[in-house]
Amino acid sequence: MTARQSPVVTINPRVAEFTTSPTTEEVFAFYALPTGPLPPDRPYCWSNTISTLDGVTHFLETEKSVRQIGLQHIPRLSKHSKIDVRLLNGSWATADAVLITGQILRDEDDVLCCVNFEDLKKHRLEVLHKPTPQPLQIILTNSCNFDFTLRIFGQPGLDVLILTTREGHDIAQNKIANLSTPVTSNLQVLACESGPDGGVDFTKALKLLKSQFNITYLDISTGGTTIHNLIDLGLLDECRMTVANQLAGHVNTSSQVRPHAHPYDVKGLRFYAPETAPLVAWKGVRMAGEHFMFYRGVYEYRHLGN
Ligand SMILES: NC(=O)c1ccc[n+]([C@@H]2O[C@H](COP(=O)([O-])OP(=O)(O)OC[C@H]3O[C@@H](n4cnc5c(N)ncnc54)[C@H](O)[C@@H]3O)[C@@H](O)[C@H]2O)c1
Ligand SMILES: Nc1nc(=O)c(N)c(NC[C@H](O)[C@H](O)[C@H](O)COP(=O)(O)O)[nH]1
Repeated sequence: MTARQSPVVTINPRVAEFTTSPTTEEVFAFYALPTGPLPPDRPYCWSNTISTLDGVTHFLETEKSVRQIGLQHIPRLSKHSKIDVRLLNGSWATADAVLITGQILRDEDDVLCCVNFEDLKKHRLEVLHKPTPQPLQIILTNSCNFDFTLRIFGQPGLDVLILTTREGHDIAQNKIANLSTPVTSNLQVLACESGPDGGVDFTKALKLLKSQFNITYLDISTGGTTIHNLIDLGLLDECRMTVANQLAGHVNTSSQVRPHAHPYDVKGLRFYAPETAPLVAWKGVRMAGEHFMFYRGVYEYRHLGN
């Protein structure tokens, strides 16, 4: 029996530095879509994370966004934090959908995963031939415990999908029916089967996203919990990681544990043996100034028994 061929990621050049804002060509050279056969029954999935050098993904202080992780509050580094934002938009421009979570809506109240650069949007529509100017915004949630007046729900023309369990679907419908300010984004709620932990069954949900919503490329802009759940199931193809060189520490000023790109204290996550630990092969690296590194790698799974 021959092994199934995998998608191939080739970045040209493999190693480089951005000394000025990356051109359209430089952005899409770094985020070139894979060639070769894609997974037949689910989207091709990459994670998209910015973290401190010590892996923290949100300070959880007063600011309800991750802009301080991206060093956006430090004027002398603004040139390089703008490169981070441009690359982030470039990654979203190549995606059919972007997945975030209910937890993100609770911790980043103005989150919106939309492409805000005209050249990147043009490339999305005219070169990649995507049917919509913006990727579908998918919110993964159990409880639907967030405010339906948040920015993401007030964007006329933007497609938003709540991906939830049957129970979550009923909660969402009930909340939507009782809103005093109606949602103006194009909102749908999809009820999926639950997995053993009671949450959305990822394998089935990804199949639905491909078959019913035509999602070929999915950007997973979630926190580490969801990313590692997907790794455990072997469903994540790529790791896209921006490291902004600062050290945050494990907890915030109220001793609350900060979210981490690689959480080790989340119930249900797997531990690996040296023989089966997933590997990541870096396919491309970029630097911007002395504080930003951008990595793109592919997962090599060894725990799936194939
Ligand atoms: N820096 C970054 O790049 C970045 C990216 C994303 C999130 N964040 C931050 O990270 C934090 C969130 O990270 P995290 O690791 O706690 O979690 P996460 O983003 O993976 O979200 C966990 C939540 O997702 C939902 N969820 C997960 N699996 C589910 C399933 N199977 N079915 C239904 N719902 C499910 C639930 O609401 C759960 O509470 C937030 O503070 C956010 O602002 C940072
Ligand atoms: N800076 C940054 N680099 C990343 O690699 C990444 N994944 C995020 N993710 C955070 C979050 O998704 C975005 O910061 C907001 O969605 C942007 O929203 P604004 O354009 O600022 O309104 N942020």
